[in-house]
Amino acid sequence: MPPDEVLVACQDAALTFGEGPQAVVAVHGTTLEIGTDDRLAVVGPSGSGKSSLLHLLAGLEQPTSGMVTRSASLGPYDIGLIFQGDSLIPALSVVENAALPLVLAGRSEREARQAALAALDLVGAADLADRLPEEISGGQAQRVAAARVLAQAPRLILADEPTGRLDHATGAHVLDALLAAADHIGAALVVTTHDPGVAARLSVRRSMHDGRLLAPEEVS
Ligand SMILES: Nc1ncnc2c1ncn2[C@@H]1O[C@H](COP(=O)(O)OP(=O)(O)OP(=O)(O)O)[C@@H](O)[C@H]1O
Repeated sequence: MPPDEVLVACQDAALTFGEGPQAVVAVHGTTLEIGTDDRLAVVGPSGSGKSSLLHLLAGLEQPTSGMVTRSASLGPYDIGLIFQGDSLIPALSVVENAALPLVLAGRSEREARQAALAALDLVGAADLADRLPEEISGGQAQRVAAARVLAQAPRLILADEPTGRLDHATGAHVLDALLAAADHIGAALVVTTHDPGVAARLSVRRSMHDGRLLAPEEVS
């Protein structure tokens, strides 16, 4: 695999919700490539279109105009999504939560558990493996949500406000864990955030305002 393969490309991709006078342009025509080594922060205020852009990249939404293309080499489990306020299943332990997508994908429970434990270790949450979600903090829950995605060893991680509900120090720890884990498994990482301090930890930062993704140098 070439080191600089483009995993997802947007060509003038736009996303509009609704029609006529009620229409909301969540994303104006956006051209963007995400390569295998990319570490991109999309930073902007609430309602600026960050989640919508992430949904386009993930294929959860189809562009209303323009195109979003994904590399043919990307398999069904190669995109890992961490949603806003990602919630864990209360009745399952931390390790069972982290292993669940692999079990659902047909891996043996033993194999899934091993991968989940390795992923929890990557985000510094291995010691929480046997706790229930109600027995861990919000920051720890975000780490577990990250581990659940990392256990799949995706090639592209799309994280929507992974630090949104956390205080600054906890958010920084979660993000550091995510960056280290992305390095470890060799995944590209796109993070949306409203916090410029969080964005500053990623190598490329692009601002989003009113559905428009600004060029990297336009970050203030
Ligand atoms: N399913 C939907 N139907 C209609 N409008 C929507 C829908 N999803 C988003 N929007 C609108 O699109 C715009 C962009 O929303 P989006 O959620 O992408 O912003 P955001 O930057 O991620 O905000 P936040 O940080 O609050 O999550 C907003 O005006 C929002 O109200």
